[in-house]
Amino acid sequence: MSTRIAFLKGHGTQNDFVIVPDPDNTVDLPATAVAKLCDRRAGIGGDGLLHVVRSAAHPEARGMAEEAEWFMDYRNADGSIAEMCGNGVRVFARYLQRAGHVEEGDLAVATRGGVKRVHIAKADAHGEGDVTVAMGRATLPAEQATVTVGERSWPALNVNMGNPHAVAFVDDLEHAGTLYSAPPTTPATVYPDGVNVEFVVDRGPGHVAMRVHERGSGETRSCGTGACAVAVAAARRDGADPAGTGTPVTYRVDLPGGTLVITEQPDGGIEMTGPAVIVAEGEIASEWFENGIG
Ligand SMILES: N[C@@H](CCC[C@H](N)C(=O)O)C(=O)O
Repeated sequence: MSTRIAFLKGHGTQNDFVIVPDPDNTVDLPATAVAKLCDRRAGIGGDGLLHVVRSAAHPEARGMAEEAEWFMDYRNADGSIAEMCGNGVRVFARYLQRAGHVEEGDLAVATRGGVKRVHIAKADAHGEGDVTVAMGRATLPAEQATVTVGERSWPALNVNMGNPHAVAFVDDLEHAGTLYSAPPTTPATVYPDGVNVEFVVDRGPGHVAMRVHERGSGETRSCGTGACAVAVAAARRDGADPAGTGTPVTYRVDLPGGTLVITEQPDGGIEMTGPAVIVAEGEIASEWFENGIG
């Protein structure tokens, strides 16, 4: 018998996702299936996949079920698993709202990086509203790396937002090159599980622009955790210390796909605000899905 698998397509600042609603965790999604769905020519296409599962139904999220009903089982485009996806959480929340599982306002989402508090703003006259996520605190591991593109190298700040980031301040975003492949970071021991690499330029006070090469997805048009890492790196470089002054520090981060606003609170908590859009929904043909790569 042919079963159909429901999917949606969404994006947050053009970081795009295939969304697979699966409350009871019955859809088998090995890495090969995820890569097939995220393929932009032979599949639906996306930088990643959001598997929407009730926390109680997923072995990795059962412990969070009392705090957060829904678990974002996030996968990169190559099928690999990542701890956290900032744009993904906003799109995940938008999906839950659109599907009637939650209302505008506050909710909690379970992720591999812990429970995230999310606020869905009231929609404006055009039916649009931003989503804000309390992303937690950044950690800055002591070991630093160097990022290289062609003849150029930069020291990179090691920032962990649940997932690893190497943030390099450059003179020109063009210096990042094509980003068709991951820019090498050395020594290799700093990021044993791979890394997301951000290239950053200044645009003005409290305002930066970036490009990113994401682990498991390649160059994307936005990365929420990357924007948070960049804001933290810029604040440290600029000597802005919310903990010391008791004043929140905000950076506007421009990405190829849009703008995110990142605020670091005096307690170290980082808040990310940006759009989240559902663009399509449909059904996956089960013959295609089940018949291997093709
Ligand atoms: N695009 C995401 C980050 C997704 C995970 C990343 N590729 C990794 O492997 O850590 C975001 O918006 O944060």
